[in-house]
Amino acid sequence: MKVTVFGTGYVGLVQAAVLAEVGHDVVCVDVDAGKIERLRQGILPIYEPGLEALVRDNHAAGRLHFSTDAVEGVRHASLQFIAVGTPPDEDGSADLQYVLAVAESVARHMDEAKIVVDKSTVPVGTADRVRERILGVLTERGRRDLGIDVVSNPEFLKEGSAVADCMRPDRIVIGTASADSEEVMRELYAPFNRNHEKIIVMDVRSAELTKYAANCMLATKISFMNEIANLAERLGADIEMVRQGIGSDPRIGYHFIYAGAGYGGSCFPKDVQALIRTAENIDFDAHLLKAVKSRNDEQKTVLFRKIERHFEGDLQGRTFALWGLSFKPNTDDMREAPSRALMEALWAAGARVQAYDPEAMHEAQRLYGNRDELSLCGTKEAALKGADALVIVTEWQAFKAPDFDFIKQQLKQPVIFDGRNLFEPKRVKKRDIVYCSIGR
Ligand SMILES: NC(=O)c1ccc[n+]([C@@H]2O[C@H](COP(=O)([O-])OP(=O)(O)OC[C@H]3O[C@@H](n4cnc5c(N)ncnc54)[C@H](O)[C@@H]3O)[C@@H](O)[C@H]2O)c1
Ligand SMILES: O=c1ccn([C@@H]2O[C@H](COP(=O)(O)OP(=O)(O)O[C@H]3O[C@H](CO)[C@@H](O)[C@H](O)[C@H]3O)[C@@H](O)[C@H]2O)c(=O)[nH]1
Repeated sequence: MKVTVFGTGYVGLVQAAVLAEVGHDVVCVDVDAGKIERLRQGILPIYEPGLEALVRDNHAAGRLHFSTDAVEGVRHASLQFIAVGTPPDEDGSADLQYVLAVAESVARHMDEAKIVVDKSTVPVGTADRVRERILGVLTERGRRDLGIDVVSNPEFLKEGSAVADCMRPDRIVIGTASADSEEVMRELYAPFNRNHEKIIVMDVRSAELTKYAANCMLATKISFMNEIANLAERLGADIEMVRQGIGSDPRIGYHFIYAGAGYGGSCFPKDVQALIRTAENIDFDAHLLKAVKSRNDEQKTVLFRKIERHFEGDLQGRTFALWGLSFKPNTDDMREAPSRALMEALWAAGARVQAYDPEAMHEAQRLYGNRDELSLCGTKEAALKGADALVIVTEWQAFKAPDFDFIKQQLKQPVIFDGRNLFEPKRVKKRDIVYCSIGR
């Protein structure tokens, strides 16, 4: 089938590549000309395991095309995917300007019926707004005769495993009232729906809300565990034991109950905030979601407060080795990363940071390249040299079994602050290293 995808970010590019891989003919449109030119040369804007080969092979096979030309994109297919960003507006609600700009382009250039599929994460009611915008332009053009349907098809991929998540989705949510659109979407996703039925068809508003509900539920689990971790460390209990103790109940489960330095990334913080805003707009006080957010805002300061306490408030002129800059492993994304809140707090207190991350060094350079208080180091070992302590913020595999004796040798003081509970406390303490982790 022919498909056009607007937006070549984490969602658009991965979805387009995966659709091309199963044989669909996909055109990707982006307003960022540099990105499109690099994609044509096989240079990817993001790091995502497996994506480079998928893009290169499908581009070479002629199933995946890149363009800045909206006209070409609109003409290419009757299925038009919107996968552009929906960043937080000043008041925290989702900014729909990019989504509506795509709607406008489709309406300006269409000359046959279209199904517009909203894959971006958007507030309930957005499909109606997209439809209204398109109908407005069609009216101006005197083309109200052209058929239009707006489908909601939220994306649930996780960064770091985006290709695998799209290749083997655990569900495909389709929001539509149109039997024809449903059939087209079923045909599109049939290659991903062979093992068992994964397609869940519902009304558009429920589909839009499903996306926010999923992210808010996951964020709630994390904030809940962080709250219990705070209690555990004040009560002399160990959150890791508590986690195992509750995870063994299948009604709770082991997933997404790791306490840590707080959740980051481009989705949870913005989507929890956006749903709080949606609630406010209809005069509903979303107490629980507000608590989830404020627990997380506080959790992002926990590592800094532990460091401050250990050094009795004297951080001026000290140097900290920092392992992990990305908001989670297997990505170079630093949006809302707990590492950023920590570095900024350390700098404000007069400290320096020597940081290492397996993938996010370019991103850190882009964000903080002008800061003298930051040295970006080529290896995790180099980051340790002469530092007052080691701080671990991201749970990369490469950090999980370090040479503790080497760490001790390199640091001025044998202290590790671990925001992801990577080690068994007694193993670290056995080496006479002070070990401060979360909730233990
Ligand atoms: N990143 C994730 O893990 C993830 C997962 C599920 C859902 N989502 C949601 O999907 C949406 C996209 O997220 P993302 O992380 O891929 O965003 P992104 O910022 O990585 O990419 C968005 C892309 O859209 C392009 N764009 C903007 N306006 C455009 C236009 N008018 N025409 C064509 N291209 C345009 C931008 O140049 C950019 O390349 C968001 O709503 C997000 O919440 C993201
Ligand atoms: O037990 C846990 C699990 C995760 N995290 C943190 O939570 C954040 C988000 O992690 P994750 O959900 O794995 O990353 P995302 O790529 O942001 O994916 C989320 O956001 C996407 C965008 O909406 C959705 O599509 C995904 O389903 C949803 O998991 C990261 O900072 C993690 O360190 C924890 O602190 N404890």
